Amino acid sequence: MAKKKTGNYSKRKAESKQQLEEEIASLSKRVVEEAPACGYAPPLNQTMAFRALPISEKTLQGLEACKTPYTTMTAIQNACIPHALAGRDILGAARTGSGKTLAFVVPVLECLFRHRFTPADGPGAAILSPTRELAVQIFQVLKAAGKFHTFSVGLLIGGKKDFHEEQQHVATTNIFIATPGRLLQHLEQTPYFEMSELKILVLDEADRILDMGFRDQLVRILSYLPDGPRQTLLFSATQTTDVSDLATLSLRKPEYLGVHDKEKTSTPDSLQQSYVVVPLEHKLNAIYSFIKTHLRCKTIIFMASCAQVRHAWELFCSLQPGVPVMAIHGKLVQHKRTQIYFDFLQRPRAVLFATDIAARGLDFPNVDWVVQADAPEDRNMYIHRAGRTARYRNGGKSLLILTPKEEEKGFIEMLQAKNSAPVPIKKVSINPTKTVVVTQRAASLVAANVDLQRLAKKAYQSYVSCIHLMPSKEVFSVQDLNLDSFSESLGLSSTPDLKFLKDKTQDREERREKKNVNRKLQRLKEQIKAEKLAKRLAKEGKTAPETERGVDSDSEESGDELLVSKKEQNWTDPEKLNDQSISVKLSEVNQERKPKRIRIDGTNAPNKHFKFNESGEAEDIKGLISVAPEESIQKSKEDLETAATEYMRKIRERVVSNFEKDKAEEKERIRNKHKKRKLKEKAEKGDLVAENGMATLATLDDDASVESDDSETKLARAMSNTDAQPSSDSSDDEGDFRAQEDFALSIIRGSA
Ligand SMILES: Nc1ncnc2c1ncn2[C@@H]1O[C@H](COP(=O)(O)OP(=O)(O)OP(=O)(O)O)[C@@H](O)[C@H]1O
Repeated sequence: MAKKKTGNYSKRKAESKQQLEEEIASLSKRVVEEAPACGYAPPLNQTMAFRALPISEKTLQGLEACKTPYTTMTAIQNACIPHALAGRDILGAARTGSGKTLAFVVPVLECLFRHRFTPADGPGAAILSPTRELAVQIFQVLKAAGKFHTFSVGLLIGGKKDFHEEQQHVATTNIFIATPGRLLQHLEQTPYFEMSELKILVLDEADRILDMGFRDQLVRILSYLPDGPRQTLLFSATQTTDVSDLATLSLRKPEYLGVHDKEKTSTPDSLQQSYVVVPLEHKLNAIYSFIKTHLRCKTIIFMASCAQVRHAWELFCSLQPGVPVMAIHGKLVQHKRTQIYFDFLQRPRAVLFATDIAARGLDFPNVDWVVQADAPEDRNMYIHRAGRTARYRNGGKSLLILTPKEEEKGFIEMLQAKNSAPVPIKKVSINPTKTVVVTQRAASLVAANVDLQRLAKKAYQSYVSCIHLMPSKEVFSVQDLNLDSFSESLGLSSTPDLKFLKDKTQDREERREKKNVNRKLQRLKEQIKAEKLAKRLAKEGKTAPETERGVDSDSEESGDELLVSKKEQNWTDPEKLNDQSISVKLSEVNQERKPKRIRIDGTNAPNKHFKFNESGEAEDIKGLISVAPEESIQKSKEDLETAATEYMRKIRERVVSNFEKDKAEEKERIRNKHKKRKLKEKAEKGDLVAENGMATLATLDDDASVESDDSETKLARAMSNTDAQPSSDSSDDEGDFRAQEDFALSIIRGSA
C-alpha cells in the first residue's frame, strides 16, 4: 500500500516537473518570438491584457487574485514588460501613480521562473528602494503577485534588530527588496553570502538611488554583483538620463521608455494643482484654516524637517481641529513609524504631517489633498510629493504654500523645466472669511508647555537651516525671512539663536559638507560601537538587541471655499488681520464647534461672560449685545481688541516669569540626558574592556538627506506568511571620508 502511495507521489512529481519544463520551454520560445523590436514603444492608449503576455500561469493567477484584480496593463506596464521579458535593460519613466511597481515585479518573477530558481539557488534578484516604507510596499505587491510561486523573498531595510537572524537566511533568499545600506551591510558582513548568481537588479526611484546620497553604497553593491550578463531595470517618475549615472550601472543598450514624455504635462491629468502665497509668519494659520475647512478629507502635509513635523503634530493635536492628526518622520522609533504608516493607510479621513520620507513611491489609497506647506527643494521633489494623490485613475488635489519672496524669486518658473512637459499650477488665494487665526492660541499653548516650547524652538531653527541649505540660492535665502515674526508666530517669546548664521566665514556649501561629515563621523562611531557589541553577542551566542531610540468631534467646513481665485486674505495688513480674527471668533465662519475661548490669564478654563450695569449687577453679555445699540457693539468690539492686547501682554509676562523655571527644568533635563548617556557609555566601555577591545563590523544604516533614524528589520521568508515592517532612511558619502573610515576601522581591527 505504502509502496503504491510513494509510486503515485513520484508519478505526480514527475508529471508536474514535466509540465513545468513544458511551460518554461513554451514561454522561452514565445518571449523570443513576441519580443518587440528594440526602441519600440506602443501607443499610449493601447490596452493590453496581462494574459496576452508570455508570462507564467502562476504570475497570472497571482495578479488576478490580488485585492484589486490586475487584468489589463497600464501604459508603463504595456511598454516595459515585453522588453524586460526579452532580457533587455530598461529605463522606465512614467508619471506618479501609473503602475511602475508591477512593471518590474512581473519581469522579476518571470526571470526567476524561467531560470528555475528555488530557495537552494540563493539570490537571483534584488530590488533597491531609497526608503524603508517604499521597500515594504514593494514587498507587499511582490508577495501578492507572486503568491503562487515558491521563491523565498527577503525584506532588508536597515536597523540593527534581527540582523543576526537575517544572516541565517540571506543565503537561501531568492529575491531581496532592500534599502542600499542594509544590503551592503550583508554583502560586507555576512559570511558565505554572495550574489554571484544575480540575474536581475531593479532600482526603484532610480534617480534618488543614483544621486549623491546613495551613489557610494550603490557602487560598492555593484562590486559584489556578477561581471557576466545581468539585467538592470531603472524606474522613476523623474527618470535620470545622465550618462554618468548609466555608466555607473554599466547598462547594456538600455531601452528608454518614457511613456508620458509626449504628454502636455509632467503630472497626472487628474491632479489639480494650485499654490497660495502666505507670509511665513501666517503659515500655521493657513494650515489650520485648511484643515478646518477639509475635515472630511484625507490629507498629507509635507514639511521641510523632522522638527517641524514634530512641532506641527504636537501643536495641532492640542488645537483639536476635529480630524485625526498623525505625523511620520525619520526620528520616530520604528514600531511607531510602522504603526502610523498602516494606520494612515486604512483611515478614510485624517491629516498626516510628513517629511520627504513619504514623498516618493508610497501608494496611500484615496488621499484627497497633498499640501506642501514648505516649498520642496526642487521640481522633482515637488512632482513626487504632489503625486501622493491622483493615483492610477483617481483624482486628487495639491496645494503648494509659497512665501511672497519664494514666488517673487521664481519658484513657479523653477517648476517648469526646459526639456520637460510643464507642471500646470494655478494661483489661488485664501478666502478671508474662512481664515482662522490661531497665533494667540499657539502662543498660549507654547507658554504653558515646556516641551512644546522646545519643539517650537527646534522647528524654528531647523526651518531656517533648511532654507540655508536649499540647493537653489536664487529662490531661497535666509535674508528674505522675517525671523522675529516667524519665531513669534511659533509662540516663542524671543527669537532663538542661529549660530550658523553668525559664522559668516562658512558658506552654504561648506556647511552642507560639514554637516555630512559630522553625520558620517557619528555613523562611524556607531558602527564601531555596534561592531564591538555584535562581536561580543556573537561570542555569547545572542542576537543584537533592538536599538533604543527612541478627536474631539467637529463639524466640517464647506471644503474648497477656503481657496478662491479672487477674494484675497490680506496677510500683510495687521489691522485687517486682527479684524478678521475677531470676526472669526464672533462666528462668521459657520462652524458648529466654535474656536476655543482662552481666558485673559492664558488658561483654558471655561469662561463665563458677564457685563456689569451701572448699579453693579451682572448681566448676560449675549442678551446685552442682542439689544444693544450700534455704539455699544462698537464698544464691545473695542473691548475685545483691548482684551486681545491685554491677553498678549499677560502671555508675555507669564513667559517671562516662567522663564527661569523653564530654564532650570530644561537644564535639569539635559543634565539627566547626559548622565544617562555617560552611564550607558561607561557600562558599554566596561563590556568592551572585558572582551579585550575586540571589534566587529556593525550597521551601515541607509541614510540619505535630512532624515536619520534607526529601525528594525524583518527578513520575510517564502512569499506567504511574512510580516512587513516599513521605514525609511538616507545618507551621503565622500571618497575622503571613506578613506578615513576604512583607516579607522583597520586600526580597530588591528590590521593597520
Ligand atoms: N494594471 C493595473 N490595473 C489596475 N490598477 C493598477 C494596475 N497597475 C497598478 N495599479 C494601481 O495603481 C496604483 C499606483 O501604482 P504604483 O504604486 O505602482 O505607481 P507608481 O507609478 O510606482 O507611482 P510612484 O511614481 O508614485 O512611485 C496602485 O494602487 C496600483 O494598485
